Order: sequence, then structure tokens, then C-alpha cells
Amino acid sequence: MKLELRGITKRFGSLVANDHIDLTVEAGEIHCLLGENGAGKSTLMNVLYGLYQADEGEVLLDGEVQHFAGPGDAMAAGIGMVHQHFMLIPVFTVAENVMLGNESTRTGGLLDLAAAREKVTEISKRFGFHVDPDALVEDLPVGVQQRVEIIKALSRDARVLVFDEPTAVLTPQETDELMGIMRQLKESGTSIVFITHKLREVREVADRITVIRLGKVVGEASPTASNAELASLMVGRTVELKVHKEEPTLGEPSLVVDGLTVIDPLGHLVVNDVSFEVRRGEILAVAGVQGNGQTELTEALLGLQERVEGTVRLEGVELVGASVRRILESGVGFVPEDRNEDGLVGEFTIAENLMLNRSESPPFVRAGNLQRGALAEFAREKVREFDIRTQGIDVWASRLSGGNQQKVVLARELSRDLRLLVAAQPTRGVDVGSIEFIHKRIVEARDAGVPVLVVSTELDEVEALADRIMVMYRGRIVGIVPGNTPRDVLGLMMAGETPAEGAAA
Ligand SMILES: Nc1ncnc2c1ncn2[C@@H]1O[C@H](COP(=O)(O)OP(=O)(O)OP(=O)(O)O)[C@@H](O)[C@H]1O
Repeated sequence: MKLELRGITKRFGSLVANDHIDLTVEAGEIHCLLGENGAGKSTLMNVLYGLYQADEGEVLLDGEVQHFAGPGDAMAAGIGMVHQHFMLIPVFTVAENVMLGNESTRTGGLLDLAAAREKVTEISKRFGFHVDPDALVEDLPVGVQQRVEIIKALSRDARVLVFDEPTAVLTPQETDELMGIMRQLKESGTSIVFITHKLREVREVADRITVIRLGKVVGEASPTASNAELASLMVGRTVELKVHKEEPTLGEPSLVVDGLTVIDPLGHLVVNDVSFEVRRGEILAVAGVQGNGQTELTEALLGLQERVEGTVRLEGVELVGASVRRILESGVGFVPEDRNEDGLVGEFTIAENLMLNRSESPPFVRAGNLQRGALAEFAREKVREFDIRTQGIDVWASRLSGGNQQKVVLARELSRDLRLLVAAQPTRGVDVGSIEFIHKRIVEARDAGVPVLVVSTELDEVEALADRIMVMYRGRIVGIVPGNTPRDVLGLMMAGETPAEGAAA
């Protein structure tokens, strides 16, 4: 189905998030939408999906003007959305999830589970998805849950599919599989709008690329364009894709973890007898396929896990058993993997969010009184420094685009008086122009003598930052190797293979 967006304009108060945007996606085309954080990509897709009403402009499908009062209308017209945060019910089966709210699996007003199962099996077979209709969604890996979302859309006869940053939560292998699925969907005539910040993915699948900046279309790019060309078109300036990093000046071991073991609420051993050190002035990057204990490791360091054994000493002081608050107050900076869950309070302003977790200088509370002037000045400075695209510091964090929310968390944590920085997926959802800046700031923290633990599933990020790399597999350390270890070696380690003699750092 051919999709046309004509002159779409969407305003939030005085902010023009979409400014007369034109976009055409032919049937069977993968059309990438590129743009820096806050450019207006998600807003445009929310207009298409009926979540927002455009102030001006129209949506056409196969040449016919559409009027969507809500997502129900958009879905009925053949538009499907694969969200980054899945809209599935974890305790239901795949078929039950597909059945919910779907008219075509309803007979005589009753939900028809048998029809839903059949549909899942049929679609799954057609596209080689390997999804069991009776599996519980909560038992499925993230990549398979995403396929359930796709099946859900296809079972409603979606012929235009929107993927909004679908690979942010996927492993490299799941990402490759998704690229294959998108190609297959395209072959079957589905039109795809694909939003991503990862240029490699763009070049891999895009038929056409439209770049938007500050709410306006600034041009089309060819899928054969280089990373540098795409990046500069997005950001409007030349982007340095790699940070310059001097050899580290190593201090004494500052974070010493010994025999750390974490048991999750279901009794699984998720971190298994892990021991390592991070020196002052060193970045230790934890690499591994998502779900191999990295999340729980960082949470245990921050006091966010209940059942923890072993010791974690920071400058000789034991952290196991200490409260999260005490750990943060002792100078541990934390960039959590899920900013919405642990990093931000959506209904607090940017300024208020920048003040969270800080008891140190500058003091924003004196004798029980909030120092509004000092906080405002600090917040304005951070917004400028971290290039947070917002109308002001009093805007709720939930009103920011995803990448700009991430920058608020980073701005807060990187500007504290740090004795340790623990950063999980620090640049998730952040555009290429800002990744460079954030990496630079992390390296600056390291150069100032802070021990840094970065967890990342992106090998590009691991390569850019790591002085040493620790690979985790099934809760254990497979090995700790030098920062310049080749990718193929890391790949094998990520699959659980111990590195050859001499590779250890
Ligand atoms: N509900 C809202 N209320 C007010 N402003 C909003 C709302 N939703 C989005 N905005 C603003 O509209 C602009 C565009 O945001 P949008 O989420 O579309 O950006 P994006 O291109 O998807 O960015 P990212 O790459 O960071 O996800 C931003 O300045 C954002 O703060």
C-alpha cells in the first residue's frame, strides 16, 4: 500500500514538532526516517498512527485521504506499529495477545482462541518466525516478543508497518534477524517506515532515506551514502564518529569486586561468582549479549538487588548491604539501562530531574529550602552543555524525545562529584551527533581519575571506550581482555568460548 504524508504540521504550544512534512512510502519499500534527537520522527509516526491529530496536512493511503480519530482507525485502515516498549501482556500466551482487540479472531462477539492460534501459526510459517502460539510471552526472548508484535500487526492485515527504533533492545543476532524479516515483509508488498539511529542498519535495508531536522524535511539521502555523509546531513555539521582517547594513566584498583553472586527473585543464579577490579582512570567495558547477567551486575553494585553474596569494595568501603541512597551519596554515578524505570521521574521537570540523587555540591537545598535560582542556573547550563532539545528547564521529562531524556540522565550523573561511574547502555536512543559528545565526557571522567564501568551490547561503543573488556556469558566472566581485542575474538567469547592463552588483559 502506498503511504503519503502531505504537509503534516504538529505543534505542541509554540513548538513546531513537525513543520509541513511530506513523505511518500511506496508499496514494498523500506523507507528510513533519520534525524537527530527531537527532530520530530516519533511525533510524525504518532500522527500517522492516529495518536496525535495533525494541526495541518493529510495522510493518504493508496491516494485516499484518511481521517484517524485514534489508533483503532489507523489499524483498521492497515497501519501497524511495532513499539520499542512492547504492548504485550506478559502472562498471556502469544495467541491470547494476538486475539486481544482483534476483530478478525472474533466470532459472534466471542474471542476465538482457535482462530488466533491458527493465524499465529500461519503468519509464523509464512515468514519463518518460529513462534509457538501457546508460549507465554514472558518466557520469550526480547527478539521473539518483537516478532509477536509484528504478528499482531499482520494478523490485523497491516500493510504499512512502522518500526520506531526497534533494534535498541535487540542483540546483534536478533537485529540481523529483524533486518531479514523486514526484507521479507517488503517482498510481500508491505510498506515499512524504519526509524533508527544506527547508520549501519540504515545502509543495510533502506530503499530510500528521508532526513528530518528541527521538524522539517532537509533532504533525501542515498542508501549508499557513507556514515559520515548521513551523520552530517542529520546534524547539519561534520560529525566526528570516533572519540580520541589517550593511553590511560592508571591509578590503584578502586572498585574491587570479589565473588559477587546474585540470585534473582525466581531463585536463578544470574551473576555467578564474579571477581574483577577497576582502577582509577580506567574504563572497563562489560560486553555480552543482553541477558547474561550484566544488568543484575550493575544493579548489585548500586544496591538494587536483594540477594547478593560476595563483596564489592569501593576505595576499601564495602557496598554490599548498603542502601541505594548511601551508595549514590558515596559518589557512585549510575546511568541505568532503562531510563524510564530507574533514571527519570516523568512528571518532574528537567530541572527537578537534574537535582535527583544529589546531596553534594552545588547545594540546591539549604536549611530545608530549595534554592530555585541556583537550580535553574545549573539546569540551563546542563541543557546547553548536553544539547538537550527542550523549550525550557520547566518542561516535564516525559515530554522530551527519547534521546533527550537519555541526555538528562547523563547530564545529571556525569556532572556529579564521582568516585565511580556505572553506565549501562549510555547512548541508547541517542543520535550520532551526541554519541560522540557523551563518549568524550565518559573518557574525560576516566582521565580525571574516575574508575568507569560501562555495560554495552554495542561493540562499536565497547571499542570506542574500553581500556579493558570483560565479557559475560550466563552470569559468569568468560574473560577479561585488552581494549583492542578483535571483534571475532569478542564474538566467540560472547558465545561462551574462553579466549586463547595470552589474550587476557
Ligand atoms: N506530548 C508532547 N508535549 C510536548 N512536546 C512534545 C510532546 N511530544 C514530543 N514533544 C516535543 O516534540 C519534539 C519532537 O519530539 P519527537 O519525540 O518526535 O523526536 P524524535 O525525532 O522522535 O527524537 P528521538 O530520536 O530522541 O526519539 C521534541 O522537542 C519533543 O520535546
